[in-house]
Amino acid sequence: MPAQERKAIHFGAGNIGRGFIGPLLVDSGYHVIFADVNKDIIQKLNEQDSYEVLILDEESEERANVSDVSGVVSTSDDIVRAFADPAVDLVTTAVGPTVLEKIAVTIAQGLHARREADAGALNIIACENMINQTSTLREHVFQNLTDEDKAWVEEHIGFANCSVDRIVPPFDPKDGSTPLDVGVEGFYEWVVDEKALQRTRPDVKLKGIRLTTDLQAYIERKLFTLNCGHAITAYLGFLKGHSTIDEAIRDEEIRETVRGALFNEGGAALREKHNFDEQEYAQYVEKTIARFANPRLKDEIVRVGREPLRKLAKGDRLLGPAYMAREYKLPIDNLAKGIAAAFLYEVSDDKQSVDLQKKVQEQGIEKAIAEITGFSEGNDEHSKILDAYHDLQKIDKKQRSS
Ligand SMILES: NC(=O)c1ccc[n+]([C@@H]2O[C@H](COP(=O)([O-])OP(=O)(O)OC[C@H]3O[C@@H](n4cnc5c(N)ncnc54)[C@H](O)[C@@H]3O)[C@@H](O)[C@H]2O)c1
Ligand SMILES: O=P(O)(O)OC[C@@H](O)[C@@H](O)[C@H](O)[C@H](O)CO
Repeated sequence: MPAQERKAIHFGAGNIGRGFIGPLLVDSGYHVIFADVNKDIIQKLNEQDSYEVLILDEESEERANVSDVSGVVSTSDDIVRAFADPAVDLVTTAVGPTVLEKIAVTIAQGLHARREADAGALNIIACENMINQTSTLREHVFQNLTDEDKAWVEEHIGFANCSVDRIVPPFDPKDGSTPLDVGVEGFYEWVVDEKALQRTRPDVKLKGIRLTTDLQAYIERKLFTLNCGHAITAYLGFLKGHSTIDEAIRDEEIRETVRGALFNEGGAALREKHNFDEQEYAQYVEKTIARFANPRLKDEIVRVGREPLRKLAKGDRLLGPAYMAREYKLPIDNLAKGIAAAFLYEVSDDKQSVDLQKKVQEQGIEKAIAEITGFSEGNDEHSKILDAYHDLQKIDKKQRSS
């Protein structure tokens, strides 16, 4: 490794880490240190010189070799030492929103070590599917810092929110592949809040990154369109017995529900709020649906539907657009169907699905909808979701008995 090389620490050597953020950082001249709890992945990252990223677009045989990476176990002292290295000037994460609280403890220890070593400023960007994910991480980090560390971190560390978009499904290694190889779609978009970076290192110029002063528009467009449509496809697809997203989106009924939710409901609200051009937004929706239909991704419904309680949180991909649509007095019928389908998502090895089903059983569906969505029993939005739930229950029963 050249002595002057810039280094980045990336938490989470999973799909998006190895398939998106890691390769972009390497392309931009960074040596990437992956930090993960999974010791096998870390061992392989240190044993192998490189791994491959395969572009899974129709008619694409493209593949990229990713080298100049290494790994540390995120629970070992190595990660704290890495933070104290002045060559490290960027920390990114892709571990899942629910894990941010855990890695915040390690990041706080790392920042303390960095302050003691006088190793200078750095930026932190959490690349999780969530609005204000890096601000959330910052709050958790601050809960683990002393007052002196807090003052130093305020001055030296930039915490920038972002929007991150590339579909990276779990990869099924074929002959000749290694467990580190990963398959991704060609499309990607990474948009970062420029204002939050300026305080520390203005030189975050990465290939493939877009800096913006209007992140809210990008993140809401992405989460309330792509992730909203993805979730509805997964939950309705699950009920109709599909196992992959491309299969589910080819089902006309599901596709039209998704298109209606995205274009006429949440999307119409987004256009009102952010002044998006109607034609450009329509193209964005169609491109999104075409991305779901990519048969080479074979993205599993259980990956996209994972953690339904997180996806049903207020401000997330389902209720976020529903509330926004109501604010602009727009319909929510298709969104209500997607939300209702989430309440029927029953996957035994998904803890949040099990907890959700338990809540529905214990409280009854009426109360569960009211508590989770915040729409009171008897009001219009609540009734729409409840009616859709009862309609979908019939499909579900039919599908199960067939
Ligand atoms: N896969 C996608 O299409 C995609 C696209 C955009 C954004 N995202 C977001 O990226 C994040 C990661 O998603 P993914 O699909 O890569 O998941 P993944 O499960 O493939 O990867 C997560 C990685 O985090 C590691 N991890 C878990 N707990 C950890 C801890 N305490 N410390 C360090 N590492 C830990 C896991 O071992 C795993 O390697 C999520 O927030 C997701 O919403 C995913
Ligand atoms: O990662 P989640 O669980 O928040 O959402 C599942 C998918 O919708 C998501 O991972 C998409 O593939 C991704 O957001 C595409 O950019």
